[in-house]
Amino acid sequence: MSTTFEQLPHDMTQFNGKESSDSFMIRRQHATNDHCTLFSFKAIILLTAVSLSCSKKASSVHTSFSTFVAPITPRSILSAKTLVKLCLNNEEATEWDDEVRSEVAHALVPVLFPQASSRRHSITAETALKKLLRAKYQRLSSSKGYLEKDKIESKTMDGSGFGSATLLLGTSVMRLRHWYVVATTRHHVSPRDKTPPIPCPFDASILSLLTGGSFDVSNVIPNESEITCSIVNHNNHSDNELLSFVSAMINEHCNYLSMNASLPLPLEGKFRQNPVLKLSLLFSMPVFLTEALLKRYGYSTTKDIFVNSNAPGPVTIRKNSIRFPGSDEKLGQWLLDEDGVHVLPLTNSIENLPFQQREIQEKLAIYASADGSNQFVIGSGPNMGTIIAPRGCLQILESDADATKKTAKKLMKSIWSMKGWQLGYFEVQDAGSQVIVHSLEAEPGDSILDYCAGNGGKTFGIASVLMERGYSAINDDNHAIISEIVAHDVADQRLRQIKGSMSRVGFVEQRDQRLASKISSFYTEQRDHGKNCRCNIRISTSSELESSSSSRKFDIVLVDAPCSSTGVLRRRPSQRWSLTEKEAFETLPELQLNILKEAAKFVKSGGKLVYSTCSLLKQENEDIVSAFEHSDVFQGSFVRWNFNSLESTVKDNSNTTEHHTLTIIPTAVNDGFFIARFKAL
Ligand SMILES: C[S@@+](CC[C@H](N)C(=O)[O-])C[C@H]1O[C@@H](n2cnc3c(N)ncnc32)[C@H](O)[C@@H]1O
Repeated sequence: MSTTFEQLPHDMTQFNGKESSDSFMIRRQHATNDHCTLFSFKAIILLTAVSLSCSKKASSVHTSFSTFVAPITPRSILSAKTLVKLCLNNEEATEWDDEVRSEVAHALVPVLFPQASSRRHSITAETALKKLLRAKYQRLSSSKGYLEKDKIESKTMDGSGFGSATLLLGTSVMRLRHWYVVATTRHHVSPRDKTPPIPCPFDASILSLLTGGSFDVSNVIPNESEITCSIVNHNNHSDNELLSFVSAMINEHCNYLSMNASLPLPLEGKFRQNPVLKLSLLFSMPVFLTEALLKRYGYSTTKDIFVNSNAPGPVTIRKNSIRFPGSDEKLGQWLLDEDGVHVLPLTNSIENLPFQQREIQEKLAIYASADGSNQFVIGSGPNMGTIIAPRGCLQILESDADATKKTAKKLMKSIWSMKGWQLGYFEVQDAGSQVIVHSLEAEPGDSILDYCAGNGGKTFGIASVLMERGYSAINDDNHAIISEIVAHDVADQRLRQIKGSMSRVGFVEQRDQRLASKISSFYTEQRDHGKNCRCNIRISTSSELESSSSSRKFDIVLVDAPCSSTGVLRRRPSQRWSLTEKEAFETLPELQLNILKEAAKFVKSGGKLVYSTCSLLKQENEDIVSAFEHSDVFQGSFVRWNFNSLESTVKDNSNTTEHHTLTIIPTAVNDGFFIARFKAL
């Protein structure tokens, strides 16, 4: 008997339930695969036991279970709470009531460390777990680092960040896969058992520990230096130590899953034939998401997307020409000299393309800026691609064989402590996000509304492009070029963040009595020989923008809409499980269409409107574009604005039909995004 597709819940929150089977008679009749060990057997006992003990229905078996469990002190219960909090996804751990936590503690000690039962009170759950892990993963746990929560994007540059990113990816991401291992293993263990698989109440980190023995990871143990792990907001050394081990283990799983996507699971028959289930289980993705992406991209590209979504992403930076007017190469040299960090301009190659079509190079098109000088996207089809080399885009090398000891030491530092960042020479920004900035094709002197400015990632990118090109655009008839950007967002907190970055990025506050007191206005300028190139940024709340809407129109409006983040899942590990079907297919699309229609009224005649997301879902991308194009706002007022396509590599012209939308697929070098462009009549 095995788990069927129908038994796999669409709503993955069910996996956190506390259901259980009626029996916990476990006999290991035959192994699920050659890699099963005693460790996994213990894990299964524990999981079953805890599932049972967490269930109200479990009272009948609880007596026999209790005989197996050593009494524990309040101190160890408390410790177990800490353990659970640390090891489990926070949201879930907080939902657990005390009873469940103490059951976990009860279960952990004797099952994982049976000798403890003869030395009552002498060992806590943490100690048991630590000892177990130490024995198994000692080699991997030697170094540690620290990570601030929510900064995965920027932290993956260094050893600690890489390990931590993987830890977070692992803990949040692999839930479905681990559940499946446990469930199917249990079924193979007890084939005559008629009960459904046990939805396991543990999060992946515990499951990783517990199912570790199910995998043969001996060939995929990463370098010790990559396993430097850290704990978020936790100063207790021993807890850090514990999570180092957890991280090491999860790291193995992640590397294994992302780099070596073969199937060590007992996927048979129905499973193997069902692509939705197969990809969902293999890559631990919600079923509704897998279904939607398969429909849009097909099997091969969806699989590539998932491989990249499960591995830590690269650390990409954007040169800030306001603070660093030199070339990309000069910035690279400066960062090497001053920060000891190797960066290289981003260059992607056809070999890296995540498409089935990668073999058929003649079908590739290159999308570029109007003058062809800045080539940024290479596509396998008319409107789908990945990034090649936008100007100003550099990537920090993760491992550098030539690094001196000094460099290696500096690499362990946080990106925020780099001199280059503190001086505002660069910003951390994914290549795809940079392409969105370039796709506006902003000209010095333009007025631009960044309607969903967030914390200013694109606002500052636009300013950098305008200032880089502005000074050289000044001619004899024109001694001053002034560009203006209005950064708007509904979230005041985000706007405050933009304000906080202004000075580092190179802007000074403008004190102008004529401006309303609440409006924050900043400027940067370059003056030379009577010429003046200037860029103003005004920060505007909704009410301020609304009050000027009748008179104020812009050359360009960017709508970088709130979305499901399905193109950047590796940067937000918990996103795949917190995103609901309703949100992805109803709530967000409705919001996105409303925002786009609302923002469109700020485009001046002849101006441009660009819609972008970091989603890969058709419902948030092409469907929004289509709904917008059928709306009254579009009809008679806007037309599509196609991307410029260079045809240098294209032999089959039929495939390069110009398009006004572009989907950027996540790869090893960039995240996933969508862009649509319109022009006002
Ligand atoms: C994808 S984020 C923007 C990221 C930002 N452009 C950047 O590059 O860093 C989407 C933003 O839209 C904002 N938002 C949500 N609803 C909005 C609305 N109705 N109008 C304007 N902004 C909105 C959110 O507060 C959020 O900051």
